[in-house]
Amino acid sequence: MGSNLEKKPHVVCIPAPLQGHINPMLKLAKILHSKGFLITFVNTEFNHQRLLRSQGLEALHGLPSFQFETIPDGLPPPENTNATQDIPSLAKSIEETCLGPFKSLVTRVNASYAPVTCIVSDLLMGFTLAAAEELGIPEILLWTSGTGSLICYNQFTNLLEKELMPLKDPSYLVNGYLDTVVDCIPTMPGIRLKDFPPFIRIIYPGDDYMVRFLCSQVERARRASAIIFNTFDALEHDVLDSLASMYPPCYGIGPLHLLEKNIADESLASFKSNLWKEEPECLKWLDSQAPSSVIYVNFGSITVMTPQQLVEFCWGLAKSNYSFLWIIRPDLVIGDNAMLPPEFVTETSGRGMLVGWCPQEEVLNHPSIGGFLTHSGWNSTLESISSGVPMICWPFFADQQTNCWWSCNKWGIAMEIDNNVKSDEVTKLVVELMEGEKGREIRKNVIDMKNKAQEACIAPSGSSMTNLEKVVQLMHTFSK
Ligand SMILES: O=c1ccn([C@@H]2O[C@H](COP(=O)(O)OP(=O)(O)O[C@H]3O[C@H](CO)[C@@H](O)[C@H](O)[C@H]3O)[C@@H](O)[C@H]2O)c(=O)[nH]1
Repeated sequence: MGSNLEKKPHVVCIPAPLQGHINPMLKLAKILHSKGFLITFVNTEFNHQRLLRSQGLEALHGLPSFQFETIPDGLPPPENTNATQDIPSLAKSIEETCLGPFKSLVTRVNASYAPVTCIVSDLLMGFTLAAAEELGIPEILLWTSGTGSLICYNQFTNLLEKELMPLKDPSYLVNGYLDTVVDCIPTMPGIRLKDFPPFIRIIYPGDDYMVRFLCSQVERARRASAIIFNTFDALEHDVLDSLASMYPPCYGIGPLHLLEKNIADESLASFKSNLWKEEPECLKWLDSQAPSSVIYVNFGSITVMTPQQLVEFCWGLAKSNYSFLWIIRPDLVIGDNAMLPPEFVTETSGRGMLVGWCPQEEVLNHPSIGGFLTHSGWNSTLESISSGVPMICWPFFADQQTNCWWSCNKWGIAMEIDNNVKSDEVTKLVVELMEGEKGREIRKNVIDMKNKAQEACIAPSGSSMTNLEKVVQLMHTFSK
């Protein structure tokens, strides 16, 4: 390597090996690169291969100042190589097998590329803290969700100690018990048990692996030098303040996809992170639609549904009479490939566009999009806010219930669909969102929020820009 590069501080970035985690970490890595850091970006071998298939060689060939590396995830090769891996198995395997390969990798790039001055790791990859401590390298964590969900994970032990969980038997899932308001959660008065990440709805002993995994991750996070959040102060400053008393310094430097747009250097533009091949023709179809007339439906990279739920969504959309763009991932429906009712396809032909994966940021920014039916993944929530698009939420798992609660109850930018989805309710909410009084109110709120997100990312004084500078300064102190 040229001596100029060797003098630069060198950051190793490692996301959790999931779409919704790789996206924000890659954006953060590009932003740090634009601030003068050398980057080593670490994917799992499995995702590296998927990226090569979906994006081509260009996406990962790297630059002298930005290189891609891999470690194994420890799992046997799956049957379906184009689908999200089973989350509990992945979490367990990472926890049990990745420390050794990660330490060897950092040691190798430290010697062969440039001295590593900082590790930036996903908070869910807590094993990296042990590597950082052993190698004497400071570590900063990235939390890829909203601050509220971190508070909720942090309160899991409290819920168990108060004996609000585990559930006494499966009937507690449906007998109204989950509507119990939990009044001891900082900054979240009124939150109900059903708004917590559902991992905590333990019924049988032995169901608690994810709870133990998450409790240990949030506990270990205290050992980091700082925590970066993909959020902005105007959205979540109260929770960020409350986290500051429990954790190392917390910085909201989002939305990262807006900050990424400030990067002038085009050389990183070909580095992409979509694990599925995008179908950009849907943008052309959107061009042919009237402004704010289309419902966009996308449940992210992990949500799955039953064939019956698929049918309820189909008829709900059909009966609304609105045009829709629906992204149906090949692995969205449990069991065989998604089978759409042929009558639904006939009934909606000309006003329904179905594709397998899309360039979501561009879709949400398209003027024809009038609303977003989402699973409330954090990236989707932030991308929708940044485009001023109001939402209907059908949360599936993890932080999504909490994100949905914030969107509907605190920010007033969304409406929730019952988990036991019925087509009539889908129709009612779509019509309300597109033309009703409540729809107008949440559209106004989300546009206000969009303006605040943009202000946060304006240089030099937007809150996220200021926080980014603080993180960059902190990282520079590591290399002295
Ligand atoms: O057709 C698609 C679908 C998705 N995306 C992108 O993929 C990401 C999806 O992320 P997210 O909306 O957060 O959903 P998940 O893929 O489900 O993300 C996981 O990771 C998130 C961040 O921690 C969590 O909030 C979610 O609950 C968790 O499921 C976003 O950036 C989207 O723009 C596309 O580009 N095209």
